[in-house]
Amino acid sequence: MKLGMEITVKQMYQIEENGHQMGFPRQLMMENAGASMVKNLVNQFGDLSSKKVLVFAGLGNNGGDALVVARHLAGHGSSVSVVLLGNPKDIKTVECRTNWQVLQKMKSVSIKTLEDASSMEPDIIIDGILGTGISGTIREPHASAIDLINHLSAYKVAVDVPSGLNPDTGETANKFVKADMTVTFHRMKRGIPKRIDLCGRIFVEKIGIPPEAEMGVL
Ligand SMILES: NC(=O)C1=CN([C@@H]2O[C@H](COP(=O)(O)OP(=O)(O)OC[C@H]3O[C@@H](n4cnc5c(N)ncnc54)[C@H](O)[C@@H]3O)[C@@H](O)[C@H]2O)[C@@H](O)CC1
Ligand SMILES: [K+]
Repeated sequence: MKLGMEITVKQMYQIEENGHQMGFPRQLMMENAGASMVKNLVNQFGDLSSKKVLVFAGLGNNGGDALVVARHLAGHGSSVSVVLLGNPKDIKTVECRTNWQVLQKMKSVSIKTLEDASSMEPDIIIDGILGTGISGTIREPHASAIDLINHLSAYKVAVDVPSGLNPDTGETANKFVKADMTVTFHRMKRGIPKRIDLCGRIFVEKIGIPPEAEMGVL
């Protein structure tokens, strides 16, 4: 067990796949990721029941994590709004879709358009737009969502990595989120410590992946 080692995105996907093959499903990795983020928010803010939270979710598993956070925050009594950055039918993964379907049944979480969000005044923003699956120039509506996050004054929390930051190199795309806190999962990705100016307070959270999933990878 190589403690404290920083890993690459490629290694993360290999570890994730090994864990999944061992029978620890991605869905549970996602649930643990979202729950660990909320634990850090409770540590940061104490009582979350008076907080207005605006969640931005992409259509991949970074977005899926953010949808888990939305559900948990509703349980804490926060006033939660979710902006999905695309049409639900275009959601890319079963893990993200599963969490979207649960939110559809929850009156305690309100679904907003990017338009609605531009006139909101949240206390906390969750950036679940892009994670390790980022590639190339940021397309719409993700680019406008990143601009809006940077424009709004709230406490900004990045899921796994600030959207627009390359987790391997620390390079930024044409648009990138400047976060106050970043909660990254399983292990530190190499590019994150290079940009603490964009990540803010960084927390690395284990999400239950068996250490044996790293064999042959690290
Ligand atoms: N690897 C792991 O073990 C785990 C990963 N999890 C989460 O999964 C994330 C990775 O999920 P994915 O692989 O689905 O990838 P992402 O969710 O990071 O991104 C993929 C989505 O972003 C879009 N996208 C990519 N580049 C874009 C661009 N330039 N402009 C606009 N859209 C763009 C893709 O079309 C796709 O919809 C991680 O960052 C983490 O948050 C967690 O669920 C926990 C487990
Ligand atoms: K993110």
